[in-house]
Amino acid sequence: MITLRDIYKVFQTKDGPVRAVDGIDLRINEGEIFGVIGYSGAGKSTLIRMVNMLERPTQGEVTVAGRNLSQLHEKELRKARQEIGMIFQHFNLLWSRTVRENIAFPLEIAGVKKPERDRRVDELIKLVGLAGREESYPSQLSGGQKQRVGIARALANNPKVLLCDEATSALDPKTTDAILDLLVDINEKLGLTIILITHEMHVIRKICHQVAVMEAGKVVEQGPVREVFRKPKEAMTKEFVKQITEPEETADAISHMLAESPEGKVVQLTFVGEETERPLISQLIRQFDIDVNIVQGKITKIQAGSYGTLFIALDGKPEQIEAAIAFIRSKQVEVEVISHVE
Ligand SMILES: Nc1ncnc2c1ncn2[C@@H]1O[C@H](COP(=O)(O)OP(=O)(O)OP(=O)(O)O)[C@@H](O)[C@H]1O
Repeated sequence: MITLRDIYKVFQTKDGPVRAVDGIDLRINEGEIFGVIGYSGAGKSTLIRMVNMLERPTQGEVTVAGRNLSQLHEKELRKARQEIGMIFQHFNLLWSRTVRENIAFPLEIAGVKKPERDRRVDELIKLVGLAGREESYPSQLSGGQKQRVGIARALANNPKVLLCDEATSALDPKTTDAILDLLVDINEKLGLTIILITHEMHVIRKICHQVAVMEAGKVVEQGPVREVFRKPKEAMTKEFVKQITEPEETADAISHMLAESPEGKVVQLTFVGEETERPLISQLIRQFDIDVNIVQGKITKIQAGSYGTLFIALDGKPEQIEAAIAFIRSKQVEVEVISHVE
């Protein structure tokens, strides 16, 4: 559906060239929710803005629905962009227009006649859950409602792709969840392909099928969310996964355990899907002559099922501990022995 091939973007600044995107290849399948995560300055905005050519790549090709956008002239590009909707962190609404008029705006530009425009706007208002607020102005809406207007406006011309540029970063956690639910809903109802950029792993966890991790203009790791959560390879990815698995108190509790029992071991177990439902710990205690202390545990929902992490401290004879760890590994659970806390 979308391919980015060998994409570079170099900005010339008075301090010299800035390589915002430094050689990226990505393939995004139709109907997928594809997340790009990275810290500020990683190049995420620049990357997503190249998908609709708001930013032209210095080098490389962008293909959307079989059309190579890098070769199009302004006029053809304007037409191609109707297939790609976009929403923004700060909504970018027209403040002097009502909700209805904001949503109708892209339809006016596309030359859609008034009766058809009205019908379409009614449909969109229903889809995003804004019934009753049609005549309000953006200043009279909450952040979540403003983003609903942004989403309705982005969908007005029936795009195949929706780009979300930090679309929930200005919202509180509850409103963020409601907007993410809406994105999943339209992804499923309309078969829309969604690319989103974010610095919050929670957003990736909740709705994405695939994730790419960006650092200094490059994609350092990518794959299905489930796999990346199960086995993050790069340090940057591990840091992001930690955002949702490990509250700060865990580090203290682990340090304490390590200090208390130098012979024992603290291990982090990672479960995905059905594995989260098996009674692993009770089997462990029954089969091995060890003590098991639970330090911290959490099960969360991801797009593709459940994902759980559990920190446990094992105490006993070294050979019993080793055997217990081998037993856990044989159950398809990821095991990491923690020897120090960062
Ligand atoms: N128009 C521009 N001119 C010069 N440099 C730019 C321009 N746009 C972005 N950059 C630089 O490119 C790099 C990547 O920026 P970008 O905004 O894509 O990152 P980001 O991951 O989206 O971060 P943020 O979330 O803070 O926007 C940064 O070093 C930034 O300063």
